[in-house]
Amino acid sequence: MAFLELHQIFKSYFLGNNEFPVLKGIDLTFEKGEFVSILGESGGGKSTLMNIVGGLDREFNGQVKINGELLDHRNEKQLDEYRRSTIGHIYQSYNLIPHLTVLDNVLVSLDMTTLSSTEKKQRAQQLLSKVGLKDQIHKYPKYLSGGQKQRVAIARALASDPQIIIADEPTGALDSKNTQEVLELMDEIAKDGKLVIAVTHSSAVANHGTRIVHMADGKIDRDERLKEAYPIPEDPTRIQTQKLPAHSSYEFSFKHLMYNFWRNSLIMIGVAIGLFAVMIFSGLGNGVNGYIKQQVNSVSNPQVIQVLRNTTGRKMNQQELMETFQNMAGNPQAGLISQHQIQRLSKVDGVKKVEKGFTLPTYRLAMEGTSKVQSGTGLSAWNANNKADSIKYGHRPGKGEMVVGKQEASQIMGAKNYRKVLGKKASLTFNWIDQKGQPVAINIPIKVVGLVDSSTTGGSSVNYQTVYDALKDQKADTRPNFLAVRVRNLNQVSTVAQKIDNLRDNNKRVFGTITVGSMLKRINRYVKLASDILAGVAAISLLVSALMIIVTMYMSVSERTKEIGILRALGERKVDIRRFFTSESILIGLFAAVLALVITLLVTWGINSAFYGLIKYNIIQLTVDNVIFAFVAALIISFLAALLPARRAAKLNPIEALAAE
Ligand SMILES: Nc1ncnc2c1ncn2[C@@H]1O[C@H](COP(=O)(O)OP(=O)(O)OP(=O)(O)O)[C@@H](O)[C@H]1O
Repeated sequence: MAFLELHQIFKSYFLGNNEFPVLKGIDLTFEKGEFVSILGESGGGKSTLMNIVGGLDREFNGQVKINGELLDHRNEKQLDEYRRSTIGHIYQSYNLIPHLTVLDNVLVSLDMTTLSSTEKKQRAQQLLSKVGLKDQIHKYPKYLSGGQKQRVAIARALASDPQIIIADEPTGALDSKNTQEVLELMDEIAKDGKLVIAVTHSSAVANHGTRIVHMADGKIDRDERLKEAYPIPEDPTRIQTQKLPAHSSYEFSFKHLMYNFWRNSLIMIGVAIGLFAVMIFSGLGNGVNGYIKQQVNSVSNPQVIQVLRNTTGRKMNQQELMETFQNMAGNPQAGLISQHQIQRLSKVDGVKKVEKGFTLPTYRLAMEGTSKVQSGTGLSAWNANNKADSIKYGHRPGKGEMVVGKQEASQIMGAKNYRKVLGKKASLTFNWIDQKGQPVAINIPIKVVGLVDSSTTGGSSVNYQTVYDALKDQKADTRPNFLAVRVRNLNQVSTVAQKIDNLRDNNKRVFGTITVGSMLKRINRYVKLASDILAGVAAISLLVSALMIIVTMYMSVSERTKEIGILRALGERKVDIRRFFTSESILIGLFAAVLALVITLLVTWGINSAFYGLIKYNIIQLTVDNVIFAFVAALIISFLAALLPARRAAKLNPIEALAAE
């Protein structure tokens, strides 16, 4: 039984329906220790035969047997395994992988063995020393001469200790000195007990071997033994091969990524910009929401519900209520609240205290000692909802006192002297109604005791009791038109507000409520809308990034077609090839995400420090969720973007891929 047997090998190529037979029944047997040269006219089918022997071609008729065992050439997995463990290839054009060093080129084959990583490295170094390249192991192939490249290729072909070495015109591109050296190396391989099959046109090569097989018209027409096959030495322990481990794929992709660092870094920057936009906009959205909440909470008490008369009887939305509140300045009587209604309200579960209040209509403030008269709207009684910290200068209004907004103070005293309004006396006048609904002018002597930062509050406030007493003295209706309801527990606020909203008289709702929460909800809806739109813009840029990755990966597949062929010939599976591309893309996504995070942190720091002085708040608030989202998005996008190109790479026919320029 011969080591390698070919029985009745037939192979045709088809162009449309036309059949072109190339191999017309080849029968050959080979033994270990032989150095066989295949000669024949150009186009005679030598390479076609070698592709069959080398496990690259699955479309033929006939049998290939190794050690008497039939090779199932329809079974892709078995062929992958056969190429990995049994075949080593040497090509005319060397076919080294350009982005790997000499050492790594040899290690690519060793990656599919069960040796430890130190053993792999040792073996690669040993083989490279044997072919005389000890000092070149860290060079890239482009810096080697033709002869040196071919010697690296020989070292790689021997790396996983295959029993058959197929050499297709191994000296075709070499000068006579290098040809001689390569032939001697091949001779040694045969002496080591391997089967060397060399396709050649050169009689020098052919005469160097132990046997010449000549092909003509798709058949063997001469089989000449020049000398005895070399004796097979005691078989040393064979190296075991295995499928390429996943981590080797990742390392390989990483090396390719680094080799093309500048090109890849441009893509990374592109993707990073998209991710940066996503993160910074989300952070800004959080910050603006937080800032508004802080601002609203600093002037309004979140545990207080503002209650107004529901003038429509039906459920009023927040917008309508705010409008009612603002209209109250023109017609305060419309919203007067009776004692009976207040009592009903006090009985609502969770209500701790009901404080009466007034929102005054248009008023006039005549400053004592000057002819200055200030008109305004929206003056209300100081109540539980007002926070003491909103007063920037002075104190909250006691009896006969009021606080004014900074803006109003500037109008009265001039922008530079607004603080001088403190301590000034004035006469406050406005129109109200009496018990019979007739208009009555109210006049209250008042002293300004505080200044409120009006950019963050409704503005001026007056002491409740003072207004009440004045209304009573001047025989006006003393019913309040506004209530501040303090709730027992902060977390009950919205339930209590709902209950108040639901109080009815003759099936008509009596009250409308405004809470800090509901106000914030409304504002935050707009902020969210704005930040969603920005995030949408960012998502578009991410989409562009994904397209960029797809295009680059497709280009990469075209550029690396030959490399894919080389790797398949070494025994790598389709899944390994696919993994190279997806993992490279994922690495790009991951690096882009890290880069985006660094940029985002820097920009966040810059913007926050720039604005902190102004608003005393970090306006960009990046959360861990935002960062996780960006990373997950980067990984998913880069993985999806690589899927199609990776699939295409994996599907390439290894023979055609090897033939690519
Ligand atoms: N994929 C293919 N499709 C169609 N025809 C092909 C294909 N590959 C090879 N052929 C044809 O098959 C024949 C044998 O080609 P092959 O490359 O095996 O010859 P060869 O003996 O190795 O030639 P050379 O010595 O010039 O390398 C040629 O006529 C070639 O044109």
